[in-house]
Amino acid sequence: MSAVVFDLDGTLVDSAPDIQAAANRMLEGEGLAPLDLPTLISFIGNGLPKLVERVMRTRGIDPARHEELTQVTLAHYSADSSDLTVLYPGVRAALQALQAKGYALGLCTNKPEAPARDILRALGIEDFFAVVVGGDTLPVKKPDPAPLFTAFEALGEGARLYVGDSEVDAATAKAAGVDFALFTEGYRKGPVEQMLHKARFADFAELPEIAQALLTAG
Ligand SMILES: O=C(O)COP(=O)(O)O
Ligand SMILES: [Mg+2]
Repeated sequence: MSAVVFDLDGTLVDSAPDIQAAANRMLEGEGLAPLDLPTLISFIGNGLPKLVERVMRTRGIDPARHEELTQVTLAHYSADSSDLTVLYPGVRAALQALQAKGYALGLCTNKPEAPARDILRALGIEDFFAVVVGGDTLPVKKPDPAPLFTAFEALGEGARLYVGDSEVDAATAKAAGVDFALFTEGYRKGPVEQMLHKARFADFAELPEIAQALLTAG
């Protein structure tokens, strides 16, 4: 069975406003000024602990408090992970079309697994995914290829495609030796030309055909 694995933040869901809210609640607790959305988005991609580290550096907080403030931010985020989070247009229809083509679907995100599952459930797409690998599921995160391997291994033998939005995702696919399709409307940091990808799309309506072409190309 061929398999398609998806990234979450900036790929299936626009989740940055809830991540921003959690980070800003943490900052508010420290008596510090909030961060704007573009700044916060520039911190997404390497998991929540790294995001908190970047927030702390920006606001001059003692790095020795990283562990504590990561837990504080995660608690705020876990309490409210999907209030402001939405699916990108066409995501549900694309997942349905891929499933109808007989592809197994999985998720591989650097977001911690529990809030990732909460978001899938809240947005009603949990049942599409036979496997969910989060940023804390294994001891390593993307761009280490191990989380992506774990997701594909759970989906069985067959052609493989990873779909994501970021430089981290492109690097992970390269390290895993898996074809990569780039969603161009997420949280990437640089121009698409500087990211290794087999195909790219701005509209999820395009994805089923792109996936079929790549998965059957061998
Ligand atoms: O949590 C992050 O930093 C990024 O999450 P993603 O891997 O789903 O894009
Ligand atoms: Mg992403």
